[in-house]
Amino acid sequence: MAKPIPSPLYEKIPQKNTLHRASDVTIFFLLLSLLAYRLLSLKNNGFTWLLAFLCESWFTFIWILNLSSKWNPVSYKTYPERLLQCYRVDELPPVDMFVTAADPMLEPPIITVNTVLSLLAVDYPANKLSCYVSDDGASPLTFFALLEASKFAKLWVPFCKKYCIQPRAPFRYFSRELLPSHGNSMEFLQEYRKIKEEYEELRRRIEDETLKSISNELSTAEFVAFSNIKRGSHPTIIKVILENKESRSDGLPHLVYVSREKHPKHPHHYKAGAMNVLTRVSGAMTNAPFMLNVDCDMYANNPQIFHHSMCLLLSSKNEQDCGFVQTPQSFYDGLKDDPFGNQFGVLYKYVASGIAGLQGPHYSGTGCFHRRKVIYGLWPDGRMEFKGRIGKLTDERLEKTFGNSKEFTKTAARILSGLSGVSDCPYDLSNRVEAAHQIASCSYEYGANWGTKIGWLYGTTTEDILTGMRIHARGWKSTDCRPDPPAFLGCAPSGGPAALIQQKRWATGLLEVLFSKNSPFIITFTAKLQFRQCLAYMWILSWGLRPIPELYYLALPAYCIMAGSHFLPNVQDPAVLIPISLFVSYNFHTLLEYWGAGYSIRACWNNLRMWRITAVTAWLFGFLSVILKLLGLSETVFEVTKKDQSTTPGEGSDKDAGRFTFDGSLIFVPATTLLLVHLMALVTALLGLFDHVEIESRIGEIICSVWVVLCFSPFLKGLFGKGKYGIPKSTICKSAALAFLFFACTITVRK
Ligand SMILES: O=c1ccn([C@@H]2O[C@H](COP(=O)(O)OP(=O)(O)O[C@H]3O[C@H](CO)[C@@H](O)[C@H](O)[C@H]3O)[C@@H](O)[C@H]2O)c(=O)[nH]1
Ligand SMILES: [Mn+2]
Repeated sequence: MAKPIPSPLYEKIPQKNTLHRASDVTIFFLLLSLLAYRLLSLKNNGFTWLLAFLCESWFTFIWILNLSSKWNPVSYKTYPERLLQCYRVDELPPVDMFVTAADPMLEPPIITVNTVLSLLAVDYPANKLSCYVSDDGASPLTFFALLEASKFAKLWVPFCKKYCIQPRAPFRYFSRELLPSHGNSMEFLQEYRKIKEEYEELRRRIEDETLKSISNELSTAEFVAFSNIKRGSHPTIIKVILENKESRSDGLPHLVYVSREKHPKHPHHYKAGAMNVLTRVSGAMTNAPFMLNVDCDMYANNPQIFHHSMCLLLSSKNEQDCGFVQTPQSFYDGLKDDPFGNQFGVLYKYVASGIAGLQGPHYSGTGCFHRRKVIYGLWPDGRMEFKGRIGKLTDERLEKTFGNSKEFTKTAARILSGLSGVSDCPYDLSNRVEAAHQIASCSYEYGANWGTKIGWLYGTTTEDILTGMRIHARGWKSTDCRPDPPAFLGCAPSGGPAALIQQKRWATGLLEVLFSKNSPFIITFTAKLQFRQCLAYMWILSWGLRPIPELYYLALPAYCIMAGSHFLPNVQDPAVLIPISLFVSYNFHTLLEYWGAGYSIRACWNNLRMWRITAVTAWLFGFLSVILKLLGLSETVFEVTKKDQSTTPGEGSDKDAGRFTFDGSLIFVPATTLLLVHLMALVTALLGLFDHVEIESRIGEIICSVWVVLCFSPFLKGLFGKGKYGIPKSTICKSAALAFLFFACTITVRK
């Protein structure tokens, strides 16, 4: 038994934020004043006034969500050194680790290999860990890479532990200058050089010789399963790559490769489907009570992360306070000044810390420790998501819920009744492969509750948000864990197309949740989602709706200039001070936030600008794809984000790395059109075409229009850029046609 806990394993520390609250509230009141002013003067003004009022009402609504989410920030401090005073090493609970990979072209196997190696080498007893890699690409390349990596792991893991090195993803470790630590003893240096060479050899084998060696190896016994298969149609492949047969704590964790069965007639539900298969396969094989899941590019950067999260999972007096532990998504090799606005440092510092003070952080799909029983649908009070309570689960009920594998339902029953592990320990993993095959088949879930009530939930491309929200809806809380150094680091998409495709998928998935029966407002009434947590979910789900008001509002200044109308008070009217102070204080507030999070002014500007660009490109397309889905015209798909392979030092510092890139996708059309419309408006204003009023009377609109052009400056550069840095001619033609149409319509209105 664990010893009594002498001092707490973690502390929850409220953070002071008086200044931020004051500035948030000031902006809120300015927004209200603006709305009041618009309402009072609605009669004397036309349609543009009403449109501005509607958009600003929406922005105020978003501000309320933002305000509520950020109001009570907390942080958690964990004390891993105390954990080992309370638990003997052999008392620490087992953890099953999941890595998902889908496409060896977009996700180079060397990246997955590094993630796996970093997990195998964490500071935690190896006999308590099992690593399961799901390969939705059914690629012999990925399997080959893992096989090679397992050989290298036999050198790498002992080396990491002997010299306490970090980070434990070799590509990161070897890309650093060798620090003069460990006294740089001869012994260390010799080992260092040898292992570095071995890693280089591994990388070469995986990157260069892959195709050649694979085709030779396909005939060997290990690879037979991969010959003549198609990616979207193949039987299950499960291979135990490493097995810690003697259950040695200083050995290597189990490593299992899983490629679930695919058939064109069976929906596979993308990542959520893969996670459910991993959950079942690991249930049948090792059945750890805790599960960690990471994306294939998210390596464990802090080898102590398991200790940190156990401080939270094991010590909560009340388990309900910690249904899962989420670490922030952070990224390696972040480009200088965050040109694509996707490092999210500021969101984590303010919004996520605030949500941590409510019911707890959203589940963000990676870097998260789950309790297996929570994933199996347990409520904190012992009820189940399906009819029944634990203790009264009949075999028939279990089969209806978890599917008809006796081996699996037995292990699920153990987990639900608080026992852990598989019953007949020590066990032989290879013996369990047969049962695992059955539960990884594509027809296994028919008639069971996977994806609807238990496991990772289906019906959205942001399965993380939906799954986490259903957990909160059962009354569980979640905890935020931010050790130093950061727990996991991944790779943020760079370039225009990859960054926007990711955002499009998010917007799509978030709207799918918003428009489903799991909409947060519904489950606040029908289940235990707390009201302010519901607002925090609305804050993120609203991303998908934002393009509509944003697009109108961004187009308004240009429309007003061309149509000779107004959406801002006249400069002589004292009320003009309201929008001016709003504009100034909002930008100043944002600047303070970025500055407080350690970002530069340039990064702040890049983010402000990228939010506008994302809204009218990616989010707009996300919105459209959900409309098409609701009309029954098309299905939404999970498009995998391309991961850059900067596995050799220095690649990230390319001077063009931060430049916006384009391709022929339609996603670039709306933003290009918007830019052209503004350029036209500014030209008409400057030349005084069709206009007999002085320029001063619409100076507000002109300034706004210039601001929009500045926000879309990557597109302005793109008009003249070459190659991938230029907007393709066809996109420019389509946009120009739309811009002229807009122009023609405005002119007609004017007449
Ligand atoms: O059919 C699929 C598609 C994707 N994946 C995996 O899902 C993960 C996330 O995919 P990625 O393309 O990297 O998407 P991101 O936008 O970077 O992912 C973020 O957003 C997703 C939801 O949209 C979450 O699932 C992720 O955890 C979160 O990091 C990767 O490991 C993929 O290999 C699969 O296993 N099967
Ligand atoms: Mn990713």
